[in-house]
Amino acid sequence: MAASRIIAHPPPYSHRQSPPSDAVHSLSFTPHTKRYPNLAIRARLHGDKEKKNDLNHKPRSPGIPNSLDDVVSRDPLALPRPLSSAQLSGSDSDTSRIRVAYQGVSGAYSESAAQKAYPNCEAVPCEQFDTAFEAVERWLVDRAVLPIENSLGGSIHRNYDLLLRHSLHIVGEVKYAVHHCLMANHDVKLEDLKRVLSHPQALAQCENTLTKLGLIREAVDDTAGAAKHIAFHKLQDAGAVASSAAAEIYGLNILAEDIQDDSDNVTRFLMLAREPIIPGTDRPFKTSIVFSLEEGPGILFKALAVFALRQINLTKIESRPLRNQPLRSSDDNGSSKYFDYLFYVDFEASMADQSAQNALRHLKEFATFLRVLGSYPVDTSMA
Ligand SMILES: O=C(O)C(=O)C[C@]1(C(=O)O)C=C[C@@H](O)C=C1
Repeated sequence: MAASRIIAHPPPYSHRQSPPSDAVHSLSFTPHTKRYPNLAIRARLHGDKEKKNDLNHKPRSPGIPNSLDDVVSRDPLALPRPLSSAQLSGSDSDTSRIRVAYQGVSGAYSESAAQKAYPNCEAVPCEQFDTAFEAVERWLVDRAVLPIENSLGGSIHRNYDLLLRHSLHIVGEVKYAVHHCLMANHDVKLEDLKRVLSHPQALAQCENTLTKLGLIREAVDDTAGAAKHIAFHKLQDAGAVASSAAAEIYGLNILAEDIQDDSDNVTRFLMLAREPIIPGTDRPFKTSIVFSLEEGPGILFKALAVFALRQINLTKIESRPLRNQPLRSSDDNGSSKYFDYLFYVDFEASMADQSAQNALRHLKEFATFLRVLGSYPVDTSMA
């Protein structure tokens, strides 16, 4: 029988709740207009009085100014800069507002999703998805809100891989309706455009419109970053696919609205934390797991049957290559090759339900690896 390895939820409120003494648990944004004349606000890790002044200023959210005048003559650099891996150090002690990491720059859909998930939070921009994971793990922020799938573009594979590589827990989900705009600098017309910049997911979601317009697609890290780039470099032949909020922040003109292939374009984001939440039964819950299986006929069928037998509905299944086990030969003469896979499954039950516990106990009997990524309330806001 296959060896079974289970990584269960650590108990809620474990010793890990207190930050280690050398840990950093916040990140803030401080005006530095004197030292950096071009950078009115600059992301920086610190623990001093400047922070208080900054908070008293009460911006709408970091990077989103109170008024357009605050955008320092629409200088796109006058906004918080995303946290990079190299900046993951420093110290600060203010925990008055929940800090939520997202990938991208101000005006990204992920920032809006973070605000929807945690109203009044301090949304903290991060350059990459990995940085957001690391920022939570290293107590720089309290949570991360990251996209996992889109109704038109499909899964965001990178985040599936990172969920396994990191030890964070899924504590919630939030669905966000994405309305894409095509935008450019003010003197640029639709017929002047030769290329369009955006996040690959956003470009994929607008495939039909962009094909009709005959525009060359250029992939960048996030939608708002594309808008910022176009504004900063005053590009005359390029547009960006981004949110109307990004157009406003970076002073761009909207040439076309709602350009996604389907008006119902929803991205599902995961809310991630260092500790799991206690699963409940008082409202609809969902559980996300990842497992791997031995090779063999009908083995995936058998794995999925543990849920079907107990009337547990699956809402998502995703397979990803098991990277540390490269391509190998399936038989002695090496005539055929196969890959090992990880299976990510979301099912509609709480880990507090006996049937969910039984299903996982059953799966554990033959899975070579099983980890519960989180058991969390279903976002029914867009059901
Ligand atoms: O680029 C952004 O604005 C993001 O928030 C990222 C992202 C994604 O990764 O899917 C989020 C929502 C949209 O589906 C398009 C892009």
